[in-house]
Amino acid sequence: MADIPTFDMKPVHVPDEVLEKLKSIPTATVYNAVRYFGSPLCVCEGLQNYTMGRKLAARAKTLRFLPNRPDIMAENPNGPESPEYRAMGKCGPGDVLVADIASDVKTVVAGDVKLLQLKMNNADGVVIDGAIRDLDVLRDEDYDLAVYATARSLHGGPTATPAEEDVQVNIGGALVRPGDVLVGDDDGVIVVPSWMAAEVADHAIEHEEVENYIKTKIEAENVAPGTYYPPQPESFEEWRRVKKERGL
Ligand SMILES: O=C([O-])CC(=O)C(=O)O
Ligand SMILES: [Mg+2]
Repeated sequence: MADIPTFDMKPVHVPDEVLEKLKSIPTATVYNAVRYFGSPLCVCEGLQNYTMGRKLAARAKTLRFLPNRPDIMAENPNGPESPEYRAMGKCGPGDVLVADIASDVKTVVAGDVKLLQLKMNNADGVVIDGAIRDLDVLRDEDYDLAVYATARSLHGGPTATPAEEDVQVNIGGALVRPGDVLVGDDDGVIVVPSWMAAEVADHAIEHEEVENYIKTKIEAENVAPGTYYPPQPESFEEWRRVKKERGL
């Protein structure tokens, strides 16, 4: 663990270059790095990619629903100032709406009409611990959003109220704080704390390179993967040497 930096753990703005790095490798490799750096409860359990093949690495703008009750409904009337639209209004390129509805699937978080705001803002997508509807419309009308959710559903909004934006939320058992990075592919979606994102990206990219390097060795030498996997420090040293020799 000698190469784990000491983080001061304050939230930071994650730049687009780091998002691009995180998108360039499998999410499983990023997950290993986040776990290695000390945040193992980072998996948004139960969520899947409803836009198969589409990767995500974007900064979280958060929204929390709460169970309906007359007082909370009165405090959060529908309309452009509702927390859901305030949260979506903060999303632009490189951002993702992250909605916590406590896995309730009897209320959808949004469909094609509400999500028009994300489309108009060129946001990257939506991550929902709960249900979404109108996915066919999103596809047919080319919304160009990554969609990760627990379920598709027909339900409208009978059980929960969009009550708070820009707060910390629980998405499938993982903490998401505003500005954290949601990283996903068809394997699933994880949370990278903003303050470790840059280091996680570099660490995971080198890991992915070493894995690709040992795959070439396994095939060339016709040996069982266990010969080189999981990669040992010697493989990292060898890869760094090879990279230098090849001028990479
Ligand atoms: O009615 C809802 O809650 C969501 C919906 O269908 C839409 O945004 O199009
Ligand atoms: Mg609709």
